[in-house]
Amino acid sequence: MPRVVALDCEKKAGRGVMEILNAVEGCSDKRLRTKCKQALYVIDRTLALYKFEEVAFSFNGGKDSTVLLHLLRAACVAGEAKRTIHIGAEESTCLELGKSIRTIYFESPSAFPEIDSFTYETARVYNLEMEILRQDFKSGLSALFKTKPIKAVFLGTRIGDPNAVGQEQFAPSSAGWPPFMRVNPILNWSYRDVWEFLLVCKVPYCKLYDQGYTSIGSVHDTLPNEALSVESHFEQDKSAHNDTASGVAPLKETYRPAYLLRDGRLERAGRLKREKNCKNEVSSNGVLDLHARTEPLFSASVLVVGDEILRGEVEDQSGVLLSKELRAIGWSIRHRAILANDIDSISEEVEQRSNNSDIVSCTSTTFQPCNLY
Ligand SMILES: Cc1cc2nc3c(=O)[nH]c(=O)nc-3n(C[C@H](O)[C@H](O)[C@H](O)COP(=O)(O)O)c2cc1C
Ligand SMILES: Nc1ncnc2c1ncn2[C@@H]1O[C@H](COP(=O)(O)OP(=O)(O)OP(=O)(O)O)[C@@H](O)[C@H]1O
Repeated sequence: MPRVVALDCEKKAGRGVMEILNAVEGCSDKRLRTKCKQALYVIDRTLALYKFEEVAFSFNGGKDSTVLLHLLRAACVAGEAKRTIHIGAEESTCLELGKSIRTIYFESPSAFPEIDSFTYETARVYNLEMEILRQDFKSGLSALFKTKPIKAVFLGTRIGDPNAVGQEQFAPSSAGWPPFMRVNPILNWSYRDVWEFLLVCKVPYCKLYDQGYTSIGSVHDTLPNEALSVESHFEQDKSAHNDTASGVAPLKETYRPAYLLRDGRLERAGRLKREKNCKNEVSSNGVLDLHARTEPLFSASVLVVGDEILRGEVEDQSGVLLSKELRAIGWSIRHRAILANDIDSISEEVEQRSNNSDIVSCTSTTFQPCNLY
């Protein structure tokens, strides 16, 4: 007879899974309901494809991985992904993922203390079995896979993330990385979907998001998002400051919460370009990657619009020339492409490339001059 594993700590502090499922089911946003359903389906498929001990969840306390944590919990309890595991000689039905799923956290000295404490507190509340890794991602995973039978890792990657380019919901790890399946259940979620979920479900999230941070990297490359800035005046102490007595109060910059960001395309506006601000050999979790190589300081994407180039009637000379010139002054060329003269696909390409390039150059055989983004 299966035994249900219940979580005392959830009753004490965390948001119950059924409450979350009911909140989503009862919300008026059909789009959110659909997104949740699709994500739960991906989780369900994964848990059907892999043994329970072969999956892991990469959790870093960020908003995307917080969404994923609750979806993973919900997937199990909803009964769509019930797995049988063995506890001693007894067979139990794992109704609470947090009880047994292996959770990976890459701890880093350059993480925000608020992120670090939120991650640990969440692990405590939901009873996550958390593996703490203190190396860069690649080395940490290689070491972990030597001792644990992990074959698939759930990530909170979304389509707007620079590292999501080319990924599907199931994406084998990149060449040069240890072999495993990256599973991205919320790949097609927008910034708005993420906040809708967190607010509708009333689940706790890291407090930095209430201070204007919209995407959180390390302390070295992340600032509050200027799009959420509100200038407010300091309380004046007229006796102490002569200039404030003249009526000019110093300005203090404060920020509205992340969920008020209207344009999701600005999500990463507070993330400074890593190449400019940090040494290249430091990976994004702030830990030294001994195998990293030095890269150019700036990067460009070179796009050329021209139906006649696509048809093979003329050659792309301007794109080739610009790439050569940029490389001559030490820039790297991230991407070069010839595009059809169609406004929607051009804007989509420019938006996508601007996520991971310092400039996107878009020239055309029919319009001048060169536009930089
Ligand atoms: C569990 C895990 C697996 C990853 N696998 C890959 C990979 O296969 N290929 C890759 O280029 N980067 C991989 N990364 C790195 C991520 O793509 C990305 O650089 C990282 O999540 C930081 O994202 P951020 O710049 O948005 O903070 C992985 C990261 C983690 C935590
Ligand atoms: N230090 C880390 N430890 C474990 N997993 C990580 C770490 N950094 C990134 N990840 C994984 O990569 C995913 C994508 O990271 P990303 O920074 O884009 O999202 P997030 O941290 O959840 O939210 P935000 O964009 O607001 O920072 C995370 O959701 C998580 O699954």
